[in-house]
Amino acid sequence: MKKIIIAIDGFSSCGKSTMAKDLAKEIGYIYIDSGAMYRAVTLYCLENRLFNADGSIQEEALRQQMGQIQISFQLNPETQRPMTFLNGKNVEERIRTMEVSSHVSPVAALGFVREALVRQQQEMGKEKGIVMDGRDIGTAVFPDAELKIFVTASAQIRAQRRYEELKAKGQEASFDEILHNVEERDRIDQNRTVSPLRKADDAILLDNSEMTIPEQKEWLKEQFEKATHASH
Ligand SMILES: Nc1ncnc2c1ncn2[C@@H]1O[C@H](COP(=O)(O)OP(=O)(O)OP(=O)(O)O)[C@@H](O)[C@H]1O
Ligand SMILES: Nc1ccn([C@@H]2O[C@H](COP(=O)(O)O)[C@@H](O)[C@H]2O)c(=O)n1
Repeated sequence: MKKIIIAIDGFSSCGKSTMAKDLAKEIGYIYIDSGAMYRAVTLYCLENRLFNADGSIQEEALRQQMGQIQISFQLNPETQRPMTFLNGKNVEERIRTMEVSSHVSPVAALGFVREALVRQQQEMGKEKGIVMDGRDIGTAVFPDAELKIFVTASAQIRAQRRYEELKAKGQEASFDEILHNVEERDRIDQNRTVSPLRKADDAILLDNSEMTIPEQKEWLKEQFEKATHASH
């Protein structure tokens, strides 16, 4: 069967990567978490002191160093989940911290950062057979994707899900801090000049506030089957 491109966009922490990963595994597609790439660049900035004391970014220094930032993915052989590597180091855990979450959206608003990462994402999808999740996949990275989904859920529900995830991992977390971070990232992502977060006109909207993980997985599989039938 001819392979397609599946673009899953939406608000932060709404379950995009959970559903994208599950579907990719089931249908034998590559899964790419584009947010992990923006997080890896942010971690690089934190580790290389490219944030000023007031939280602003040393843009010129980052622009010059972009060529030195190599991001790649490898499957964890035990979990079969993708792990993110930054310049050869496994940073999967570190890019998920609140410190990275609270610095990532301003980094992702920089045009030269987006240009570099979008180029790599398009290269990853050139053979199709890919599920990619993010904020601009259906609008900017793959505007011709055969299947586009836009996911949302209430901010309270999204923060609660993230809070429970961090608690289960044994990480210190405050519900209010997570809620603030989710809302703040949505605000910056929707209002930036370059590729702001928005639903593509031809994307299917999914509000999964009242859905379980198995229900949304089933729903996405149905959309995939419809899209693959339609493209033959
Ligand atoms: N329908 C659901 N019901 C309950 N919990 C869910 C549901 N979907 C996902 N989750 C949980 O919500 C949390 C956030 O999910 P996930 O990481 O997939 O979101 P995301 O949209 O990819 O987030 P981000 O934008 O930060 O990358 C995870 O702990 C996940 O297990
Ligand atoms: N295509 C994308 C993906 C992500 N971002 C930015 O990165 C942040 C982290 O992404 P998560 O999916 O891990 O939450 C996100 O808040 C965006 O600022 C992006 O701009 N474009």
